[in-house]
Amino acid sequence: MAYRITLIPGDGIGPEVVTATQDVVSAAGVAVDWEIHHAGIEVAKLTGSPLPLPVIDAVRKNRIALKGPVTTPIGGGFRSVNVTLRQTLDLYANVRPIRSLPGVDPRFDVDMVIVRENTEGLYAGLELMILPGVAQSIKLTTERGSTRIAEFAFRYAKKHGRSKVTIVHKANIMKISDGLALDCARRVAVGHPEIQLGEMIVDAAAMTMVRDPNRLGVIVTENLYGDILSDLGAGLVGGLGIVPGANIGDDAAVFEAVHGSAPDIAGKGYANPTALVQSAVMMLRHLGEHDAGDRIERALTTLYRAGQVRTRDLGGAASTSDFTRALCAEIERPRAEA
Ligand SMILES: NC(=O)c1ccc[n+]([C@@H]2O[C@H](COP(=O)([O-])OP(=O)(O)OC[C@H]3O[C@@H](n4cnc5c(N)ncnc54)[C@H](O)[C@@H]3O)[C@@H](O)[C@H]2O)c1
Ligand SMILES: CC(C)[C@H](C(=O)O)[C@@H](O)C(=O)O
Repeated sequence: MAYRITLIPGDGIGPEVVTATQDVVSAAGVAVDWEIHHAGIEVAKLTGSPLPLPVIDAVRKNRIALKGPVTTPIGGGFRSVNVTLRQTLDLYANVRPIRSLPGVDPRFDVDMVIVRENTEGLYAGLELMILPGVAQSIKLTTERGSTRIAEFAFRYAKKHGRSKVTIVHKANIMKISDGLALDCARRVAVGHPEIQLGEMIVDAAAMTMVRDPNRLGVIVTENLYGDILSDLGAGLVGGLGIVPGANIGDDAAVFEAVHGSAPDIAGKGYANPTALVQSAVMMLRHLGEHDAGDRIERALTTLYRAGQVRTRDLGGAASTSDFTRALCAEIERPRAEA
């Protein structure tokens, strides 16, 4: 029976990498009935909302979605579709594995994970101009939010055979808000004595990610630090075309790449679909489709190791569709040869 999965193509390069990813999932032999819903600026022009209720309802109903990036206006305009979706559906854990692919940027050999709190912090949307010329953003940190994200990170580490969790914070300066998050994470750590515990201030964590990333294991951190560190991580492993992500809650999960809509290359046909393909691998494993996930991952590794088919972000000349065709052929090869 086919899985029913909500598909949000997004905008910019979104539809390009989404189509590629659908092809890859199909090449891996997983039947999906994609329920397509649109969100973003074009939808706002038509309906008055960039994230109409039927989109949220569809994710709630199917409990699983694959999402392309959605452009967020800067300094004004509508509230981010991404943040609204994460908060409305309480997708509190944003999981971003940062892993090197063979032959891509040999300066680093990275295998670490960022678990980012996805609903609170400075993303709470509590901003105001308190006086002309004086703006205030409130960082919201709760005991509940800090405890559940730490619990998620420790359980994730155990489930994925990772031996260390590092709590990343700035409790030397934000003594109350980050102090609360740190206390909660320390309390959670006591219940997981088999996992080694690390603590690091966020600026030092940024430096450590560049010098010795694997030392950090699984980072657990608040929303904005996780946002910034995951792009830093992408920089270590070849760029935003590579790194996948999952937004996970108790009732639904939305899988999307770390990257945005990349307006500078949108419509040109050479976006790298690897990040969304790897997000789909996370999605397939979430669904229990481990064989299909493993086959896609093995094919990606083979393709990258061979090094002949690379998109432009990685110095190659392959278009999105060249890359996707080669990846699908590699996924299907073992079956054809068997
Ligand atoms: N999850 C999301 O929907 C999401 C995530 C991040 C940013 N955004 C939004 O996307 C818009 C553009 O943001 P930005 O330009 O800061 O970041 P971006 O990630 O879109 O692009 C940054 C750089 O990385 C490159 N890049 C990104 N993805 C790539 C890919 N798959 N293949 C090849 N190159 C790739 C782009 O060409 C660009 O040079 C903004 O409106 C931002 O809010 C959305
Ligand atoms: C687009 C934006 C709202 C988003 C964020 O800040 O969380 C993005 O940077 C991300 O990391 O998914």
